[in-house]
Amino acid sequence: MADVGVQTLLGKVDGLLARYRDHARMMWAVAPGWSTVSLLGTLVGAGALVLSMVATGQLIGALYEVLAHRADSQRAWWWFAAFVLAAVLGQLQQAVLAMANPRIWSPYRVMINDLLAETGMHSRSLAVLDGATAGELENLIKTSRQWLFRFGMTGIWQLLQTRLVGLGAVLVLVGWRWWAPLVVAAAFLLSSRLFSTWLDSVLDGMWGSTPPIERQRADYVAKVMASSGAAKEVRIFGLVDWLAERYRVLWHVAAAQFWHQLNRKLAPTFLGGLALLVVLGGTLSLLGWDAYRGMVNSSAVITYVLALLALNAFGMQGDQQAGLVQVGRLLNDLRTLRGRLDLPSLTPAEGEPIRGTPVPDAGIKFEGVTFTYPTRTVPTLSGLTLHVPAGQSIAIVGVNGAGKSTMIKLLAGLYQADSGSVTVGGRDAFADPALDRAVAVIFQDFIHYPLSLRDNVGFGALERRSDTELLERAMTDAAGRDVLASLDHAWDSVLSSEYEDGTELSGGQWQRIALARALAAVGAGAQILVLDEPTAALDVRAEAELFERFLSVTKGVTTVLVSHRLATVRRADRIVVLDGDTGKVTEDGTHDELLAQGGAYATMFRLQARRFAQAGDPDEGSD
Ligand SMILES: Nc1ncnc2c1ncn2[C@@H]1O[C@H](COP(=O)(O)OP(=O)(O)OP(=O)(O)O)[C@@H](O)[C@H]1O
Repeated sequence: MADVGVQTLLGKVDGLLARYRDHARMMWAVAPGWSTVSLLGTLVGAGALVLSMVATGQLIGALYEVLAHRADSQRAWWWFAAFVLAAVLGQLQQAVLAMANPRIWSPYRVMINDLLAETGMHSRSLAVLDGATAGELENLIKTSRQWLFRFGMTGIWQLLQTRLVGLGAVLVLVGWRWWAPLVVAAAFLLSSRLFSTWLDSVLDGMWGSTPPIERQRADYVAKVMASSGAAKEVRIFGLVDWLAERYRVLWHVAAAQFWHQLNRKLAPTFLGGLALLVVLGGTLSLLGWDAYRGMVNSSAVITYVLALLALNAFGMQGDQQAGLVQVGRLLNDLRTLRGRLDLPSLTPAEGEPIRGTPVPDAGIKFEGVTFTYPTRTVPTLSGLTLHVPAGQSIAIVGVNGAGKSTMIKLLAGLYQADSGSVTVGGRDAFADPALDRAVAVIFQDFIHYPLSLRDNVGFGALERRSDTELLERAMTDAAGRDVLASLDHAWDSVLSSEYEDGTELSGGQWQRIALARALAAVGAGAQILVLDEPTAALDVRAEAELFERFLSVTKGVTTVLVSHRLATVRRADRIVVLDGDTGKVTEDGTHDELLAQGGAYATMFRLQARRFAQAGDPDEGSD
């Protein structure tokens, strides 16, 4: 039994120390020099404070002796010099820490950011981000941006100094009664421990890995209320009051749970505080009694009182402690998450980035592919087989949810098929990193980066972002020259109205930029171009023209187009129809062949053509 108790205690101590260990390792990894300077400064600072404690008592005692004409002033001068020295050293140490702190927390934050990015992106499969992991990661990112975390990164020095001063105070008090500092320190420690346990549950409740669902929903509602993206709908549908009320309700439910939990755990903290008061009061009374009986002189009484109060160093340390707890929690959660994902605990994984190499034949083969999203039970694709020879342009059509985008994600190596194979030029599309950058895809929900036009287009060819000629060609081929011409700062224009001097673009203009991004990738060597409905915001004629142009500028490139606009896809060399239930190819041929077959494609095409004809667009109505 005793063994089990000792084991549990050791386990707890180890857990507690692990927090500091991780944190210390991290500091030394990112800023070894400044961490050493801070440590030395902290040791000097702690020594200075202990010296100042002793010097204060001795100086007052010596002055008292001088005034009572019982001694000359020499001793008082010595203690005065010691007091001044301690004050100067203390100031110096503050200056050193002020200089070192930003030089530690700044690279520390960068390192945390690297680790978080790697945790989310290390896997070739996006499946990692489909389940609960995405939420955990988002939580960690949020925590790492908080003030408390930033404060905790360097708060350790202040805390260490305080604790060292406490140790100094223990040594000073041993000269009076050896057990007294131990009892008082233990009382402070106990109350501190109870406080940090309570604090842990506060932080867990507020920012833990699984905050109450109402809290998550309240956060989401708050975000919708304040985001410029949602402002249009919120305004038009008059959602403001409803959202505000929803937030109030959700927040109250979440807060009620939270406070209930906190109040329950608050009692031990109060009891700990009470015990501390009794112990400290008793010890001070004993010191008074000893002084009254003449067992300690006046200098010693003052020094001991200061030392007893300095034992507070073992007690709760408010923000510093909270900050450190927060840092420890984040590192611990990050370590656990990375462990689960088979990543090295708190150091970025080694490994050279693998550069994609061109494939001799960029033909695509889906061979009996079955795929189920990790969060679903029913397969989205089951038994899909499709061969696309290099250089062919193919269009994929099918009802909503048939699995067109899923197919593209498999082709781009973002997910791994459950069975069957997806290959590009005979290489595994998921497993072969040499294929990276061989496939350029623009999805329907492509990103509007709130960055410069150069970045927005250049992200298609990262290493050649400064190659203006390449980017201009891509812009021209994407019919985006007028967008470029309309921007005040040309390639340096920031494409977001949320920035001063930034510009917001229309949906159609954004789509041209996304297309230019894909074309920049092709210009830089991508051999397969996939457009997953990125042109839906263009009018039918513009989309058809653009696709036509695409086919001519991407000659020799294997091109895959996903679109619901059949007037556009008819220009492709070949069209395949995916079945809505299984994601299998049900029709395959040229536009004319499929029309002649009279199947689902022919029906859809005639339906759309009739609608266009009714709308007075004879061009689109003709087949
Ligand atoms: N990340 C995901 N996790 C779980 N299910 C998903 C995910 N992405 C898509 N699905 C589901 O997979 C099915 C196929 O989706 P997919 O986006 O591939 O269809 P699509 O043919 O491109 O549809 P649309 O024409 O509407 O764009 C849908 O039922 C969709 O809900």
